[in-house]
Amino acid sequence: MAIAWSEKASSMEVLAMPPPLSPPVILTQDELKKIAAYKAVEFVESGMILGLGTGSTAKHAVDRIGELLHLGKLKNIVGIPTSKKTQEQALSLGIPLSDLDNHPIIDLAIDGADEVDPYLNLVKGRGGSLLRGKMVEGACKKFVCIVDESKLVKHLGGSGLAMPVEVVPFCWKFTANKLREMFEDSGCVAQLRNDCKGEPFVTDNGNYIVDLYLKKEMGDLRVSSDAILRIAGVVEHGMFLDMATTVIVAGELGITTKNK
Ligand SMILES: O=C(CO)[C@H](O)[C@H](O)COP(=O)(O)O
Repeated sequence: MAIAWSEKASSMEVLAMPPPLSPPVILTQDELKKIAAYKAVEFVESGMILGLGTGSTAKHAVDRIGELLHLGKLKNIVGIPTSKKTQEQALSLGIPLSDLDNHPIIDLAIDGADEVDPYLNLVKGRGGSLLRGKMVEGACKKFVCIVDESKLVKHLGGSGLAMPVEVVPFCWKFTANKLREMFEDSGCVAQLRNDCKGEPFVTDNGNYIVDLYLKKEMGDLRVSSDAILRIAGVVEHGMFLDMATTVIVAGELGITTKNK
């Protein structure tokens, strides 16, 4: 049920409670993603340097930014894309683009997530993009994460789905084994991600992804994060700890905003 994970809210607000409709309108997951995305774009102001996220939720935000630019309601935006796919989308919409080398400080990033815990920690990267997102969102003054309510979990890994780790292709089995051994007590399975042809999935950075499946909580997230990053062969992992400044959740009951 909607928005039940508020126990750690420092500030929380139900922003848009749709009026009761008869008969009730059931929104699809994609419609909820779009609602969250449009709400986030309300934070965008002319002249901002913007981190542009990746995935089906962030895509709606990028579309909306493009639309507002064309309508003249936003001006002088510079986008910093978090993937090649988003770069292509933004270019097709005429959004001016740059990169972190030229804009090391970003005003605002808008991006989706695969999981959100009550402390606003995230899992990202199930769509295959995590390293660039972590670099861009790490350089932001404000990071607004946009999700539908299915992404809310009590603890990271709680959905039972993958915890992605980007690794160098060189001896990836060695790295995957180290990862599996590290989380052996949590019943960890470490699996190389394949593409639709059954070949190893290759990230925008030329790396592979090892997906970790955990049967139990991984314990202290900071400790786990540091330990993963110490394994030679690991490039980055999909835990975004303490990075989101706001999470916008669209659910059956409306939109909820949670701030750090
Ligand atoms: O991390 C990501 C890309 O790798 C996405 O933000 C995450 O997978 C959420 O995707 P979606 O909005 O399609 O549910």
